[in-house]
Amino acid sequence: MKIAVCSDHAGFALKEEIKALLEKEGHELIDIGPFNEEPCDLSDYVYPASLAVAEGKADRGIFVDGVGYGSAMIANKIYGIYAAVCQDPFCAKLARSHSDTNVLCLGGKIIGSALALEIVEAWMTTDYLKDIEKYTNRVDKVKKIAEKHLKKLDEIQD
Ligand SMILES: O=P(O)(O)OC[C@H]1O[C@@H](O)[C@H](O)[C@@H]1O
Repeated sequence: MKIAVCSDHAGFALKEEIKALLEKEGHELIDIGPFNEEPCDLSDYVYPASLAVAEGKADRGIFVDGVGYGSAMIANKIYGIYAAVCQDPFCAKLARSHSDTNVLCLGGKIIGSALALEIVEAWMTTDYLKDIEKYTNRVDKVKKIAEKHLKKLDEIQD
């Protein structure tokens, strides 16, 4: 798969470890940055990384900040992005199988890298249960909210 990755300074070290895992597994990475641990603002990276996923340049995204919520908060403002913060592999599996998320957000300050890599593995290898109606109904309801409240990418001028 093509995976867009990004972080801020607080997630940089974990992003590098996740990149190594994904590359070893043969995934193609689009690293939006940053490329060092200088203090920075998360939105400068999560926004373009989210666009890469929303525009189909990447199949999915994995975004890392200090605790994860910051990335999810920004990413979920973009039409077509369904981002979840996961702190354990069980949550990561459900974020895929029940909710068809296309962005995984992690907190480099709150989980160790071994656990983070397990979470990434679980999220990357779990399929959406697209034949189970209760899940598709729930996901469709979320999509309807996005249709109503978020601007589609081709409606945005600037
Ligand atoms: O290092 P500073 O800038 O204080 O905090 C950065 C982190 O704190 C939280 O808001 C976010 O998780 C962000 O990554």
